[in-house]
Amino acid sequence: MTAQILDGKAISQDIVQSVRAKVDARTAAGHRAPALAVVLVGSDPASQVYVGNKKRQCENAGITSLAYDLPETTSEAELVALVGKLNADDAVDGILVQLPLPAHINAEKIIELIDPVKDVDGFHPYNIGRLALKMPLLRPCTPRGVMTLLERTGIDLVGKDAVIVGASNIVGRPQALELLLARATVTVCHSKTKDLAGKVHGADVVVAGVGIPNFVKGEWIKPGAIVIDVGINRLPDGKLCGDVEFEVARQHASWITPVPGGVGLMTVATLMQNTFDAAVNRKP
Ligand SMILES: Nc1nc2c(c(=O)[nH]1)N[C@@H](CN(C=O)c1ccc(C(=O)N[C@@H](CCC(=O)O)C(=O)O)cc1)CN2
Repeated sequence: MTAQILDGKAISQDIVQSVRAKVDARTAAGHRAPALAVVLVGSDPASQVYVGNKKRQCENAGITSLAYDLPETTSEAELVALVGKLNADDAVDGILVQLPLPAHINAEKIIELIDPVKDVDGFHPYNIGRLALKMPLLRPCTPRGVMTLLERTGIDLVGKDAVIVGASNIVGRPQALELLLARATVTVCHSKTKDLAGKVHGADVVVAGVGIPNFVKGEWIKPGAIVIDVGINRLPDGKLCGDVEFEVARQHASWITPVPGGVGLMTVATLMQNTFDAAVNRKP
């Protein structure tokens, strides 16, 4: 079996186009365009690429992006003040603080200060809590984007065994909540998990998000499984690779995401959906 490719590029373009249509209809009805504040502290090269992609997709979606490019030396107090200002600004619908932040800034503290109705990353404890309670408001972008990809396979997730490799706050934990909401049976694996290979081999759906190149071996994949690779690892030669051994895994899986061109692009497209949703929630 050779897997079908879950094409994040094509699917993310569809999503951004559908957001664009909704934005156009909303502006035709007299609303202003949704506005997203994009906060980047420092000059981490990967973050600069991701933020650049977010600003570009805002343009495609008809969303106004407001750039706050701050120096590495920005103090925590200065960032706290900026978030407070953006919370209070009625012309801002969504606030995105790109992670990671420099080490001298407490990221959890900053996330908790964002008004939950403007938290388009869905990272605030209020939004994670709502997701856990089956009443989501703004859902974390990567896990929501993964659910969109899974929907595109047409495979019903109810009762499926899903294994998530990695338990981060951005990916693994909210992904478990999303899959649970879809009524899959969810196992979250982490650094202390025993028999990882066996657990992955039992899975109908595998979501890998550990940030280690080729960590999930292709031979572990059960024939016919769906494989979603959230990892984006930059190799010494500058090329990107995922957390899954792609070439071997694709011989076993029914569907698989590539890296690049998979989940990363969906994260950005989903941010557009969340920003539109935040604007509508704030001003129906
Ligand atoms: N505030 C946030 N910070 C971070 C998030 C997040 O959701 N919110 N997630 C990750 C990074 N991320 C989003 O910002 C992200 C990752 C990947 C891409 C992307 O466009 N990937 C492309 C390849 C891009 C490249 O050439 O490097 C792809 O996979 O094809 C966009 C956003 C951590 N921080």
